[in-house]
Amino acid sequence: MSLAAEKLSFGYSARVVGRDVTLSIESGQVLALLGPNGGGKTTLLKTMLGLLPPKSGSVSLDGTPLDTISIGERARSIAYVPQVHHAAFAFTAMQVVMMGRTAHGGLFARPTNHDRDVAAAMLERLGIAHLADHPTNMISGGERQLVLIARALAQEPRYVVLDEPTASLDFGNQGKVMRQIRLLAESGLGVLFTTHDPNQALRHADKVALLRDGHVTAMGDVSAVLSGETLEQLYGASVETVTGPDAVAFLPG
Ligand SMILES: Nc1ncnc2c1ncn2[C@@H]1O[C@H](COP(=O)(O)OP(=O)(O)OP(=O)(O)O)[C@@H](O)[C@H]1O
Repeated sequence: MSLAAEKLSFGYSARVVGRDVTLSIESGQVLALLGPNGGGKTTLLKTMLGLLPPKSGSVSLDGTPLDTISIGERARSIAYVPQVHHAAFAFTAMQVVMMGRTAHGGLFARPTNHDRDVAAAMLERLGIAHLADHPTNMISGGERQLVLIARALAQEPRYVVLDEPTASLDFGNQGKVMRQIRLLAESGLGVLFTTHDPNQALRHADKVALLRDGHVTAMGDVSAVLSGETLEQLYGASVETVTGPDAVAFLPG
C-alpha cells in the first residue's frame, strides 16, 4: 500500500519546479524529505496531495491514479499538515480538530459523539487538551502547529503528509511530535515529513529522499543515504559528523 509519485514533473502554471521524481510513501513507514530552501519540497507535496496538477507523470493512491479518486475519498485517506498556518478566525482548538472529522460525515452533517470523542482523544494525545476551548488566534504558533497535527490525526487517515512539522516548536515539543510520527507509522500509517534537520530524519525516519533543484539526488534507508558527504553535496555547505558510541549526529560546519 502506498502513495506514490511516478516520473513526476511538477510546478506552477508558468514554471516547472521539479522533474522525473519517483518516490513512494509506504504504509507503516516514515519517509523524510530533505533539501535546501526552494528545492521544491512543498511543491512536490502539494502535487502528491492532488492540490496541484502534475506537469507530467502520475500520482497513485494504493495503485489507483489519484485523479480518478473522489475528493471525499482522498480526504479520508490522506491528511496534510501545511507549513505555515495563520489563524484568521477565532475557531477554538476543539473546533479546528473537529474539522478533521468532516471527511467522515457530510459537510453539513452534525458531528456525532464519536467525532467529539476522537477529537478530544487527539488533543489529549498531543498534550493540548487544556487548549480545547482557546481560540486558535490567541495561542502560540507552536501550540497552533500541535492543533493542526491533532486535526490531521482526527481525520483518521491512512497517509499523513507534514510540511516542516517541527519548524515552530520548542525542543520538548519537537521530540513529542517526532515520537507521534513514529507511533503513526507503527500503527500502520504511511508518513512523509519534510525537515531541515537531518538528525530528525536519521533518528525518526525509515527512508529518506534528498531533493535538490527539483531532482531526487538520493533515496533509500536513512543509514545508507545520510552521511556527511551526501549532506555536503545536498546543501553545498560543510557538515561536521559527530560520532558517539551509539549514535551519529550532523552539525552545520
Ligand atoms: N505559487 C508559486 N508560484 C510560482 N513559483 C512558486 C510558487 N510557490 C513557490 N514557488 C517557487 O517554487 C520553487 C520551489 O519552492 P518550494 O516552496 O516547493 O520549495 P521548498 O523546498 O519547500 O522550500 P523551503 O525549504 O524554503 O520551504 C521556489 O523557487 C519557489 O520560489
